[in-house]
Amino acid sequence: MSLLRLEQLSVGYQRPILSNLSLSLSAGEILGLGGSNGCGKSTLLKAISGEARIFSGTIYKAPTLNIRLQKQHPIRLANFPLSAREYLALMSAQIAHLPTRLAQLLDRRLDSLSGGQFQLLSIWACLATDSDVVLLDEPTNNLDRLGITLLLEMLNQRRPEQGIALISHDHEFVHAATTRQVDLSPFHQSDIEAL
Ligand SMILES: Nc1ncnc2c1ncn2[C@@H]1O[C@H](COP(=O)(O)OP(=O)(O)OP(=O)(O)O)[C@@H](O)[C@H]1O
Repeated sequence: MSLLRLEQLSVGYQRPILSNLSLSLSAGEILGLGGSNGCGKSTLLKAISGEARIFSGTIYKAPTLNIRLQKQHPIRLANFPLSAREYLALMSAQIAHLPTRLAQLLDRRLDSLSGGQFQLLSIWACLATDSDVVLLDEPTNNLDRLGITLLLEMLNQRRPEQGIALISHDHEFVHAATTRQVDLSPFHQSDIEAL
């Protein structure tokens, strides 16, 4: 079942960054979005989640579709007395099957976690919800090998109705994590800006 269908989509900011892109995301799949630096991978995720501009084309999705976006650099409030447990509750994420490595952190303050610990926790906060679509921008940021193994386990625990699209420059991870890959470089609007 297709959760999202993009048809002839052109997206960007003041001007289009990606043009004439058509693709779909189905339940159960993990789609890897690749392409050169600056070609518009993050912009596409932002457009799907409503943060970048759609110039033309259509995003077909159910009106009730629940989309979660994990940004490339998720914001974490410093000096704010919020525990990991409270953060997951605020994000409506369940803690029933939380991996042990994360369960140990539940009563720690969010601002005392390492970058990798916070990265895994915030990805869990996207996945372990009633979200239909999860968009992950560079989910391996800050993760060591053990962290990447845990991330792969978390992705494999996804609900069968969920569809995931992710961006990563870690080819080994992309190969292990995704069920399909799409190169966005050919849809970049200007060859001058892509590196
Ligand atoms: N908020 C913004 N306003 C205007 N232009 C932006 C904005 N954010 C990004 N851009 C530009 O859009 C282009 C695509 O950026 P984007 O972050 O989508 O690329 P990317 O493919 O994800 O790159 P990378 O692989 O380096 O993370 C770049 O030229 C970038 O400078």
